[in-house]
Amino acid sequence: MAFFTHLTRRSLAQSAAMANAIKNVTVIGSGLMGAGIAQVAAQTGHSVTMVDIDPVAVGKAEKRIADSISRVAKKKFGEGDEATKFVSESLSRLRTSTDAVASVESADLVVEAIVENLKTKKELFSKLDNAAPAHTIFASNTSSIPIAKIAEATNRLDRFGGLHFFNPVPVMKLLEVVRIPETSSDTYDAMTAWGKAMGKVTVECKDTPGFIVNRLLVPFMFEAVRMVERGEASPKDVDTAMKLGAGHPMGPFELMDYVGLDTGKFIIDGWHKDYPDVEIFSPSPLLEKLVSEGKHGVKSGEGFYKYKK
Ligand SMILES: CCCCCCCC(=O)CC(=O)SCCNC(=O)CCNC(=O)[C@H](O)C(C)(C)COP(=O)(O)OP(=O)(O)OC[C@H]1O[C@@H](n2cnc3c(N)ncnc32)[C@H](O)[C@@H]1OP(=O)(O)O
Ligand SMILES: NC(=O)C1=CN([C@@H]2O[C@H](COP(=O)(O)OP(=O)(O)OC[C@H]3O[C@@H](n4cnc5c(N)ncnc54)[C@H](O)[C@@H]3O)[C@@H](O)[C@H]2O)C=CC1
Repeated sequence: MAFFTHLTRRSLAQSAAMANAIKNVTVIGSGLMGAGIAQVAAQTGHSVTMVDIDPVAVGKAEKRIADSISRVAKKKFGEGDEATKFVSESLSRLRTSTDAVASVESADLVVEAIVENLKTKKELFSKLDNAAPAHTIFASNTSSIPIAKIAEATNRLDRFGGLHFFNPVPVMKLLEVVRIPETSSDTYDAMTAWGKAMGKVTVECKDTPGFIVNRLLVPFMFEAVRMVERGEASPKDVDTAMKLGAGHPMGPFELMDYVGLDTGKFIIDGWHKDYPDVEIFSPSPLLEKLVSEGKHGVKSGEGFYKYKK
């Protein structure tokens, strides 16, 4: 018992030390996910640089963060000085940039949240590997691409892993921490401790397709799409049924619109390429049509449903 207590104390102390070790965080990609990750990191006392190749995306992200952080502050502190202080202090920890390479020079952790494309992610990490300090941990927020395939672009496999957040990041409590065989224990522990410092509940995942949540969620979403394609139900009725009959906060079509149909298509195209015999991953004419028309869901104003811009 004394031995166990000693071990627990030691591992708690180690976790705290590791969480403290990650102070400077660079988030690459300022879309739906990157903005949320950067926001929560700034809210929890980290010094954050949020990067995007597209300056327009950075501007939109700043606006989304300002709106979201106000909601968080109101929920935590109500109206008044404390809420104002929380918002201004959080925002003062957040910088933006369009230069990824320059932004990792003093990073302890880089979290990549750019478009769901293996080649683009590898090109990015290859450049960052030469620019970041030796101690910097690299992590990808990919929904569906094997972490090992992305990590191949670097010479720091022991300091590479997956940190898979959920949308909307300021609200969703889960963080999947993904290790590849080469991820060192120190790296894994530091990623987990950082996740907890971000206020998240962490689960340990192997580098298997879709980790835990998406392995179950993506087939569910695509079965809903097939159901509509077969003419068995309308998107609205499927959504109503899953909300009222299964207690889901959003139906699958609302959730796909929320996540982004372009991202959904990237995921399913990648899995179809890797698993051509799995029928549920074959291309969906309905999704193809919507994406080709620029209907990417809430973020573009229309997907399965229409949204006010
Ligand atoms: C095609 C294949 C694609 C596969 C894709 C895989 C993608 C991935 O890799 C993994 C993913 O992220 S999957 C998506 C996971 N997310 C979900 O399942 C969200 C489901 N929806 C919800 O939980 C609520 O509708 C939700 C929380 C969103 C909104 O809740 P409500 O409907 O009740 O709306 P509100 O009343 O506005 O909000 C409820 C509370 O949350 C606060 N809030 C909402 N959005 C916020 C935001 N962006 N920032 C800060 N706070 C926010 C809001 O203030 C409110 O708080 P209370 O006042 O305490 O209720
Ligand atoms: N949308 C969602 O619900 C979730 C998405 N993810 C994953 O997170 C990642 C990002 O997804 P979203 O934020 O939804 O995408 P998004 O489309 O909203 O944003 C992606 C951003 O990356 C930027 N970008 C593209 N290439 C870049 C590069 N080389 N350097 C810097 N910035 C670059 C784009 O300009 C864009 O602003 C993807 O890997 C996705 O699978 C993970 C969890 C949930």
